[in-house]
Amino acid sequence: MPPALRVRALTKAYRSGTALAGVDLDVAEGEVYGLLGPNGAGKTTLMKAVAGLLRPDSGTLEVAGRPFTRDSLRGIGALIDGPGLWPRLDARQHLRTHARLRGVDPDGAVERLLPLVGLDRVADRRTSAYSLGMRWRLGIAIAMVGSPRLLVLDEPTNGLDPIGMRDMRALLRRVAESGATVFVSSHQLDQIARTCDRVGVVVHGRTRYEGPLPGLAEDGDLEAGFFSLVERASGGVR
Ligand SMILES: Nc1ncnc2c1ncn2[C@@H]1O[C@H](COP(=O)(O)OP(=O)(O)OP(=O)(O)O)[C@@H](O)[C@H]1O
Repeated sequence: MPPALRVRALTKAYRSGTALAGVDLDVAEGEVYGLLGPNGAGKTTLMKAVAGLLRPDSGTLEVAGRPFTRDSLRGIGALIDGPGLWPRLDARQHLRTHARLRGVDPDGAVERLLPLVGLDRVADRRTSAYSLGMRWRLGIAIAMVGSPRLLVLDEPTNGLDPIGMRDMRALLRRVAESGATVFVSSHQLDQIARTCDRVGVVVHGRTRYEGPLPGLAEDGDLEAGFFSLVERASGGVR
């Protein structure tokens, strides 16, 4: 089976400098894949490219074995830069609106997604009254309206308290169990460690490690392994 996402030699430069300097990675079908890297490593840039929000300068993207085109986006759901919500609308109204925009049955989307993200009991509450964790979960439900095969999530545990993080981890596992592939970025190593099947570590726009998370450890210490990888890739300069 081809990988859900294959990235080869992807590059992107902004006026300010190089964000991606030749990223390679393979996200297997059905897994939760964690994208790790220090601030400025290029994680968001890579996720934006996969979500069709920016065009890379060179390199290739393949989705489920096919070269990336606008059509690939039908199979991709993304949540980048946090959930964009209407404060006066409730969760149900959000899902119905997004379903209509995507040409999906609104009732079916509400029925399928509210329980998945654990918002069924607060579905009629305006989102202005939601906690950050609830907002993120609604954002994920919106990203899943079109039943994507690949869900791309940029830092979905940012700002969450421990309970919010636990709920998010459980949600990502449920999404994977429902048959989708999850490509999630974080700089919180412990969150990734508890959630992901495999990881990719990007530093200065290049992949420095890809594989099961334990392989990153140094003498059994994940954090030490991660730090020394980042230091080696940065030539001691950060
Ligand atoms: N729109 C932009 N215009 C100019 N430079 C940008 C833009 N977006 C990102 N960059 C630069 O590209 C590099 C990679 O940024 P990116 O946001 O992709 O990294 P990141 O790994 O997601 O970082 P963080 O963990 O801090 O969110 C950084 O040096 C950043 O300053």
